[in-house]
Amino acid sequence: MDDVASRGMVLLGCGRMGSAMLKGWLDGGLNPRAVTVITPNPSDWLRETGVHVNAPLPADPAIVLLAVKPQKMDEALPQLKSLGNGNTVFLSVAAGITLARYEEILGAQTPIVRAMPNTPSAIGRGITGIVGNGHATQAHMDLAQSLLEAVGQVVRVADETQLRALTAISGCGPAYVFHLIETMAKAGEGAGLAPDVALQLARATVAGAGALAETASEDPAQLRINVTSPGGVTAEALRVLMDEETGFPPLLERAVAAAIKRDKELSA
Ligand SMILES: NC(=O)C1=CN([C@@H]2O[C@H](COP(=O)(O)OP(=O)(O)OC[C@H]3O[C@@H](n4cnc5c(N)ncnc54)[C@H](OP(=O)(O)O)[C@@H]3O)[C@@H](O)[C@H]2O)C=CC1
Ligand SMILES: O=C(O)[C@@H]1CCC=N1
Repeated sequence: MDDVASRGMVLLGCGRMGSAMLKGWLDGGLNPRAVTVITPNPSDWLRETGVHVNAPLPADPAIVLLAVKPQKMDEALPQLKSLGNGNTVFLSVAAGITLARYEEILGAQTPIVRAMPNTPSAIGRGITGIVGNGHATQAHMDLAQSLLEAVGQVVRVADETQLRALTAISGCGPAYVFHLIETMAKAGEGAGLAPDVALQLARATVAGAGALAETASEDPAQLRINVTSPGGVTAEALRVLMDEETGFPPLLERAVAAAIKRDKELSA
């Protein structure tokens, strides 16, 4: 992090993901004057942080975070080409865009790390997968990891195929869980609960079960069994949800396959 403080950091794009990560770093003590953000419509929050916004680039920043939408990368990235082929590590959170594509735009000698975070990063509870290209040294990977650890856990994956699978699980995963909350609340309403009570129950249940799954010594399967009294109520619900033809297992498999298919399309 001393390197980032002295050489600087650049953020390309500062929407949901970029600002969640920047907030984590600033909260962790990063000097805002070490940060230059390039983004077309800076938010009030961003302007008030004290970072340089749409200012000239530092000559040799330690790191550049790429946090624009994948569809915008071809248009936005070439302006940073002068920082390629050097000792600036490019850390991208964009889904789908491959290390090879970054090398094409920035130069084949550029150190590049692809990362896939998720939105709980905004509260320091994210999980991010990373993979580097051939020019990302151990020191570059360590720098990327320590920056990402400011917003949650980090796992290193072996290659980009693994990152694609990770994207479909933990990158997109918060959306699956939020939809579970929505649908539980809806089902509660359907069963006669007031909408606000149904939502309160669904939200607290998912949050509480998540915290229990994270801290308990038992695995999730055992935690499920702990809820399921023999011959009781949960068993009947699980008979529906765990059905091998129509329950969660085939449904989630289809959802993950659809996410992977789209990730492949974005990298084509
Ligand atoms: N949201 C998520 O859960 C996750 C997202 N990601 C990845 O993070 C990346 C960003 O996603 P997210 O933060 O959700 O998207 P957002 O749209 O919130 O953020 C993208 C930002 O990039 C800005 N931008 C657009 N064009 C340019 C440009 N030419 N130069 C600089 N900045 C530009 C946008 O500005 P404006 O809005 O004004 O156009 C916006 O502020 C994506 O690549 C996505 O794949 C990864 C993991 C999880
Ligand atoms: O939906 C997307 O494409 C991004 C990647 C993972 C989460 N959001």
